Order: sequence, then C-alpha cells, then structure tokens
Amino acid sequence: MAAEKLILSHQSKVIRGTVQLTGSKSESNRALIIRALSGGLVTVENLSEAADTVTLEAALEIAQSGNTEFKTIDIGPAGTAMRFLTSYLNLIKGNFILTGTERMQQRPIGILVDALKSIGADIHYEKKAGYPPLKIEGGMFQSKDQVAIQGNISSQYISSLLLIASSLKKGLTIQIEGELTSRPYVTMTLEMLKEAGIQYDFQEQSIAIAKQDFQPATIYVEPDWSAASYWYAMVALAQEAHVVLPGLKKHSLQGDFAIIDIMTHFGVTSTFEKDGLHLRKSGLISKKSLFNFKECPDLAQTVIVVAAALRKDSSFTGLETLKIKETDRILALQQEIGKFGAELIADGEVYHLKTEKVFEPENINIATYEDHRMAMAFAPLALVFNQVTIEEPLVVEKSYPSFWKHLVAQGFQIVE
Ligand SMILES: O=C(O)C1=C[C@@H](OP(=O)(O)O)[C@@H](O)[C@H](O)C1
Ligand SMILES: C=C(OP(=O)(O)O)C(=O)O
Repeated sequence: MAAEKLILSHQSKVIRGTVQLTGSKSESNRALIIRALSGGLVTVENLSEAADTVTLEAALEIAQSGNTEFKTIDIGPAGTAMRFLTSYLNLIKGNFILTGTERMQQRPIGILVDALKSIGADIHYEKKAGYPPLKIEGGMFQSKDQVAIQGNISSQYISSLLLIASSLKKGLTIQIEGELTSRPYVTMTLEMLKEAGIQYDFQEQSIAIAKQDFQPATIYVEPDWSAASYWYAMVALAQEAHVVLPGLKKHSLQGDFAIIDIMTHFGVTSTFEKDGLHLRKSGLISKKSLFNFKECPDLAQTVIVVAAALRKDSSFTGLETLKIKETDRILALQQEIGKFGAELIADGEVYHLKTEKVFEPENINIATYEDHRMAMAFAPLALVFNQVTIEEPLVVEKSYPSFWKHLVAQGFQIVE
C-alpha cells in the first residue's frame, strides 16, 4: 500500500458481512505488563495485532534481556506503552532511556513521574521537564506505600501505577485527586489484575493493593470495541447494512462498549447472537442531542463525524483530554469536518456541532495528523460522498492494521 494517500469509494453503499476484529489494544497492553510481572505464571491469548502492542512486547523483551548498560527503548506513538513502561522499568535492574515519536515528546508525563519519584523512583528528563524522553534507573528502592496523583489528565498514569503496585515491596495505596477521567480504563486494569490473582480495594478516590503474588491464569483478550466503533459508523452511514462482529462480549471490560448505546441514537441496533454481535441499520435517528465522552474519549471522533454526515446538530462534553492524544483531536476534527461544511464550536467545556452548511463534495481530502482514529473515523464518509481521499493511511496500524483490508472485503474500492 502506498504510504502517502489512498482514494476510497463504495459503489453500492450497501454493506453486508462479517468482520473479525483484532484484540483490544488496551487489554493487550495491560496483559503484556501483567505477564511480564508474573514471571511466566500468566499467559495471554488473542493479543492484538496493533502496532502499539507489538512495540510494547518488543520493548519488554529488551527491558528483560539482562545486563545493566543503558538501553534505549523507543515506543513510537504508543501512549499506553510509554505510560506503563514509565512505572514498570523502575522494577527492572538496568538503566533505560524511554522515548517515542516527536508527538510523544509533547504528551505530558510529569504527573506520573512525580508520583513515582515520591515513592523512590530515580527518573530524569532527557529534554524538556515533564515530557519524554525519560532516563530511568531501575531497581527502585521503595520509600513509601502511599501516593497521590491527579486524575483528570490521563487515566493511564493511574493504570500504570496499579499494574506495578502488587510487585512493590510495600504494596501501594493510590489517592486519586480531583475528578477521574476515562474511569473504565482504570476498572479494566483492576479487573485484569484480579483475573491474574491480584486483590484490590477501591473506595471512592483511593485504591489499595497489597504486596502479593500473581497466580497462574490465562488472560483472553476480547476484540477491540474502539475498532468496532468504525463499523457502527459504516452501518449508520450506509444505505443498507448488516454487519456481524464475532467475539465481542455483552459484559466487556472496555468502556468503548458505550458505542452500543450511543449508536442507537444514530440509527444502529445491536443484538448479541450466537455468531457474534449483529449491527443493523434501523435508520431511526433520536432527538437526543447531548453526548458525553469523558468515559469513552476514543469514540469522540467516530461519533462526531457520523453526526456531521447525518446532519444531526448535537453537543458534546468530556472532550478535554482529546488535546493531548495522538494529535490535538479537537483541532483536527474542526479542520476536517469543516471540509464538508460542518462546524464544531467551543462554548466552555461544551462543543456544539452545527450542520446547517453541510454539503456533499464529490471528493474530499482528509488529513490524518499522525492519528489512526482520524483515518478510521473519516473513512466511513465514502458511504455518503462519492470519493474520500485519506492522507497517510498507514496510521491505522497503531491499533487496527487490517482496517483497509477489511474495508475492501466489504465492498469498498481503494485506489492508491
Ligand atoms: O488505558 C488505556 O488503555 C487508554 C486510556 C485512554 O487514555 P486517557 O486515560 O489518557 O484518556 C484512551 O484514550 C487510550 O486510547 C487508551
Ligand atoms: C489515545 C490513544 O492511544 P494512546 O494514548 O495509547 O497513544 C488511542 O488509541 O486513541
């Protein structure tokens, strides 16, 4: 596949088929850390094909490969890998430089580094204070069993501490200060630790995990609900559609499961059947016009693009953390939906989508800002417009490498 752009179209605008999604990137990356800390007691099945997961697996191998010389670990654009390794590497004997892409070097990590330093970690900034790259001297001597951490910037900092807590000599009690954003990702971490035999006590703003051993377990990674969201978008935008997604569970650990409910308002019904989750187009668009993404930030782009294309004026909250993800996702969305006349207007913490000027261009050129979710959220527009050009299509590899192949299997035409 050419790296620069691809031109996407769909003649019939009808989609009927089965799509086997890869494993959840979030579950996989937690499972890899748990497996590494368990010393082989925990095994993992159905790991994600996501580049972020492949990168983390390779990084863990480097980290564990003996000797104390400086090792450089480059995790590219993988946010969870950066955050989880920032804690994990303190437990390994050795000296590490932990770095990532240019964008990763703009994504804040100071809150987590401060928390780790307050319990004895030896971490320094290689460039700008508060941001990767980090210099970590492993083999930490734990000074305290309590840590306070701000909850409203990224839940990944808290998950990172939780993952190592039971392996620390004194265990760890984490006091979450202020609001907790992306809460389902924290409960996912706790539930996965529990699957591996780790007990926890979660009371309001505090989570306590005593020093304890992992137990033999097999963690089975569920398919990725964030990836499923793009199929919901396609069902919502197609003229007719019926898509089956095997392996997704009725009781998921992934907060992006919320797409089921959200998409009922955009004309998509979901039923769990023997062979998987069936998405069908009902075409019934509800009057609900306020959606909150605080617990499911990765769904924001999918839903906002669908709402714009369906000309459903809506308002959105819980978008604060979008600015520090793969790109400033608010800005990226504003620019790209503007290309077909939609506007996303900030009013304090509420964003209003205005669609009165939406038009149907013959061809629309979408920039992706090194953000997999920009590419995948805008691709379904090929079911509404004649042609959609996606720049830098390989960004999808971060979480869903088979995305374009799956689109072709469902009748999309791709010209590179
Ligand atoms: O823990 C995780 O696996 C994730 C947590 C979320 O990040 P924030 O907690 O920074 O919102 C989410 O956006 C990201 O894609 C994956
Ligand atoms: C924000 C994301 O990932 P990360 O923070 O792990 O880079 C994402 O996958 O949308």
